[in-house]
Amino acid sequence: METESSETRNQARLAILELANMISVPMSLHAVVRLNVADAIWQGGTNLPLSASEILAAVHPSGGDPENLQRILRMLTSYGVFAEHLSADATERRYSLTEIGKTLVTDGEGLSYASYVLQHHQDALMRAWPLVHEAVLDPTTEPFVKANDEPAYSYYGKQPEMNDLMLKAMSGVAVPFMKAVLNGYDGFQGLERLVDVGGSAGDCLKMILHKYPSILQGINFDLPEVVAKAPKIPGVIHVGGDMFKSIPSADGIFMKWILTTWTDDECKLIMENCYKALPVEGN
Ligand SMILES: C[S@@+](CC[C@H](N)C(=O)[O-])C[C@H]1O[C@@H](n2cnc3c(N)ncnc32)[C@H](O)[C@@H]1O
Repeated sequence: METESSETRNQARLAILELANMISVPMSLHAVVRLNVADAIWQGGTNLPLSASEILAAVHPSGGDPENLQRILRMLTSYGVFAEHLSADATERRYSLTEIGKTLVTDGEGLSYASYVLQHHQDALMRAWPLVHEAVLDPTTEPFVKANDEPAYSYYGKQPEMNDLMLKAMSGVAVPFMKAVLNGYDGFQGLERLVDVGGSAGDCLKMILHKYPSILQGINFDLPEVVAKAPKIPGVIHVGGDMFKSIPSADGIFMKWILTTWTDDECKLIMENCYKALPVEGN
């Protein structure tokens, strides 16, 4: 039996304190995204270590509190987002971006992982998180609905700002992800008509068609309010609809980051609609 003062118990107490305060990590990340710190440090690729005062002067020339910014930067340094550079006399701290921090830098197409961070901390979701325990006690209404009176996607659809943020968040993470998929997967060969179910802005199809010009038509299928905002992409048509009702027919179906959101029964319904959309024997 372990004693109260054993090292294991002490480590456990420290661990539970860290878990209890874990919200400070994503909220600090949210803060640096709101302040656009990554672009200020990156400065077109220099990534020169800057002090909190220098970063503040770049992101908010009218002033602010560099000490508070430094606290946030130090917190995120301990989670690998920034690298801290201490002056020789240990009086000044400067910060550059690590590989993790660089994911927040806006690229030539205006994309980064920053929108994903913001999307995950939007007010509507933040209202739902404290209700997660109720999903156990009363699973008939999900926490998001309890907090916001309607399901997430219909809520986003009615809020143009949230809809735009969702599109941008998905584009920011989908493009680098798809590059890796396309480097290692060749299952799109031989297809002529490919539908992307829940394809958001159509980035994935755009990249697939670029690598496989033999695909004659890409169908970007998503909710009507989402495809209404999707940009024109050569070879791709945007189709609005509901995957729980039907999915446009094609000889290949692609789905990324869709099934993770739904219950097993809902996933079954989506998969049944996929099956009906394919030219398989018996259809
Ligand atoms: C997590 S995002 C994934 C976006 C994209 N596949 C990607 O990986 O970047 C989920 C997508 O599913 C779409 N979606 C949600 N409900 C849908 C429905 N009932 N029918 C069609 N699309 C839906 C959302 O609008 C959103 O674009």
